[in-house]
Amino acid sequence: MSFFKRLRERFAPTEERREELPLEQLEDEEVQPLPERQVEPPAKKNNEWTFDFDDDDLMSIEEFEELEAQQIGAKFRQGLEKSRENFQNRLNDLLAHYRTVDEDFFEALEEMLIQADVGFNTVMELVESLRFEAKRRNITETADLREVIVEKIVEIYEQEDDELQAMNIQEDDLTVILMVGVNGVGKTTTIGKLAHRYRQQGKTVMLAAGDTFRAGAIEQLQIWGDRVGVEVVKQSEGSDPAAVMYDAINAAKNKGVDILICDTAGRLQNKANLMNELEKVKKVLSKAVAGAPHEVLLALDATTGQNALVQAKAFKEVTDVTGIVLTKLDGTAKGGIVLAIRNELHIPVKFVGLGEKLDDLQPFDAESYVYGLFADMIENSEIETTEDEEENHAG
Ligand SMILES: Nc1nc2c(ncn2[C@@H]2O[C@H](COP(=O)(O)OP(=O)(O)OP(=O)(O)O)[C@@H](O)[C@H]2O)c(=O)[nH]1
Repeated sequence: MSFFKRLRERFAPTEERREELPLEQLEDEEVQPLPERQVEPPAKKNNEWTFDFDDDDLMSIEEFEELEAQQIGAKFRQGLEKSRENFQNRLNDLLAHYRTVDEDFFEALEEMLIQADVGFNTVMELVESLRFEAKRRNITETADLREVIVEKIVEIYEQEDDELQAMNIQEDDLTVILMVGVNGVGKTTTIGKLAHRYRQQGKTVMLAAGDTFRAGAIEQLQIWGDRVGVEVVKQSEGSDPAAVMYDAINAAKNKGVDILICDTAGRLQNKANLMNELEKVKKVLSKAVAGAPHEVLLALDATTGQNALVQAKAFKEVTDVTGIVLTKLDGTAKGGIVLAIRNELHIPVKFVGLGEKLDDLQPFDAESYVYGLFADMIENSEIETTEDEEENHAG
C-alpha cells in the first residue's frame, strides 16, 4: 500500500464523519461538538482494560480505534492549518515550477524547508536522502517525488530511538512528571491540559506548585487545578520549591495518587541557580520515590522558532530533559521546528499544543504530524490515483 494511502486510511474522516469532525480552525463561538457516538476511552482497572459503553451505543474496539485515529487526524489537521498552508502550498508551487528532478529543484526545496524552521542540518540530511532515493528509484519528474518527500520527513523523525517516544508511566505506582521551561511558553496551561488528559484516562492526578518565584504562578496553577478538578499542593510565594515538592510527593504517596505533575520556576538567566534548584528538587523526589522524576518535560513555544532550540540547548545543559512539549504549534506557520528539535537535540517531542482548549494537547506522532501538514495533498492523491487508474484502464 502506498504511504499516502495508508495515511489516508488511518486519519482521513470517512464520508459519514466528514461533517462531524472539525477540519478547519474554528472561531471560539462555533466550537463543534464531538461526534455523538463518543465513548469513554478504555480505562485500565485491576489490570484489565474496561470499556464504558452505553448498551444501545455499542462500539467495537476496531470502530473505537478507527474513530479515535480520525479524531486525532482532525485535531492535527486543524492545529496545523497555518503550517499546512505554508508547507503544502510552497511544495506545490515548487513542484509546478521545477518539473524535472535536478540540482536547482533540490536547492529550492532546501530553501523552502529552512524557511519553515526545519533546521539546517536536518534539511541537509533530508534532501541528501531524497537525492539518493530519486537516483535509486530513477525518479525524473518532481511530481513523482511528492510522496517520497513526505515519507522521508517521517523517516527522519522516526530514525531515533522509538522507545523514548512514549511517556514513562508507572502502571501500578506513582509517576512523577517534572515540568520545566521559561515563563510565558505555556507551561501552566500545559500542566492543566496534561492533568485533564490523565484524569480522562481514569487516573488520579495531583499538582505541585513548585514555581514559588514568579508572582501569581501559584494562583494560576490553583485555577487550573480547580478547572480540571485535581488537588494542588502549595506553599506561599518565595518558599523553598524543594519543600513544596517534599510535601507534594508525600501527599501523593499517602493518597495513592497515580500522577504527580510538578511545576518549576523557569529562570534561565541564572543557570547555576536553576541547576541547583532543579537538582535539589530532583533529589527530594527521588528520595521519596525511587526512579522519580520519571519524566522531565521541557515546555517550548513553537512560535519562537529557532529561539526555542536555543532554550532547549540551555536547559539540556542544566538538567536531563526526557521530552519536549511544544506549545502553540497552532500559532505558527513554521511547524518544521518539530523536526529540528528531534533531529538536532535528540530529545523526543512527547506532546504538542494544538490550541487553547483542554483537549488540544496531543501526544506527538510523526504520522499524525505529516497528515496535518499535508492533509489536502494526501486526500487529493486518492482522486489522482483513481483518475490515473481510470485512464490506464481506458487506455
Ligand atoms: N493557541 C495556543 N495557545 C496556547 C497553547 N498553550 C498555551 N497557550 C496560551 O499561551 C498563553 C500563556 O500560557 P500560560 O500557561 O499562562 O504560560 P506561562 O505564562 O508560560 O506560564 P508559566 O510558563 O508557568 O510562566 C495562554 O494564553 C495560553 O492559553 C497552545 O498550544 N496553543
